[in-house]
Amino acid sequence: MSDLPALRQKIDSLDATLVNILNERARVSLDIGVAKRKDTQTDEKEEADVQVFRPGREQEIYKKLTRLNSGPLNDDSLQAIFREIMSASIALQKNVSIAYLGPPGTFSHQAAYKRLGDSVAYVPQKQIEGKVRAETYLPCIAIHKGLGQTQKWLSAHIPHAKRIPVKSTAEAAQKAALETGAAAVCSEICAELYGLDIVEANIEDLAANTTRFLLIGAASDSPSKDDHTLITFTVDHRQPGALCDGLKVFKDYGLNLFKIDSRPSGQRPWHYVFFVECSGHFENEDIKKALKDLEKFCLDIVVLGSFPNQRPE
Ligand SMILES: C=C(O[C@@H]1C=C(C(=O)O)C=C[C@H]1O)C(=O)O
Repeated sequence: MSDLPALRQKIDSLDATLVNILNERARVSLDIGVAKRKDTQTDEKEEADVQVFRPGREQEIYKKLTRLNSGPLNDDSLQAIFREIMSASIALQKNVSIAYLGPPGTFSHQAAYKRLGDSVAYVPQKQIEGKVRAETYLPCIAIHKGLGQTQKWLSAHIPHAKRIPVKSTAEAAQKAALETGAAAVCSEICAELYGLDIVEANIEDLAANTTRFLLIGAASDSPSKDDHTLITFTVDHRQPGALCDGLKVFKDYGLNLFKIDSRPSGQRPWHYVFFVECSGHFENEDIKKALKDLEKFCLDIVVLGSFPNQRPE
């Protein structure tokens, strides 16, 4: 007779221990939820401002897990398990819902799910204003990014395919599933979700292509050792060198710039808002001082928020 029954008994007893420990952890997490409310809530701030999801803390936990892990579980498996433990813990602290560009299966849905796990609610939105534009072709359907990033393959293999405008790769998959002879440029998850066969995989022009998604909430996480901050500002365009003067402030305070972008301000034609992503947290002294200096050159400044740096080293 094999050892199977005895081994199963061992697993059952370990599971019972795990359930107890997980609930002990959950109780501490509930206390943390109470502490966060105490720290956040003032007269002006309300329940909506209580930020339970703390990416900086989670990053610390993932790092600690990797240090503690001596196997046989691999780091990815352990992280996936803890993703769900922390997801459950967030849901205990507060009802969290994440809005994403629908339909289900879009990359923004996948990105949010990867960060926040199964225990929070995901709410598809028909449109994310100003952020999504699309153009696609039949029998190939895809969002413009999907098409733009697979142009070489599409031109080489289906140059005559008509392209039909849609807002997301998930919508492309949804439509392709309803249309005989149609195909979509989409993720494997969408193929599964909408019952499509994968005709060709890895058709992107650049394998290293990545898209960054931002999780936007009412409050920022507290400072970690390695944060980035997003700031928008407008300068007086009639003043030669105003942008240059503004950007020099970041240099003066040793704040590295990772991205600078401009968008029409919407106030008047040819007037732009600059978006800057710099190192540091807005609660840090150097950023506070930099912002004070920046005021000299700007018509207005908005700090959008700070977040722990997630870029791979
Ligand atoms: C428990 C906390 O809240 C959330 C849940 C976490 C967890 O379960 O470990 C970690 C960070 C937060 O996203 C916390 O802030 O410590």
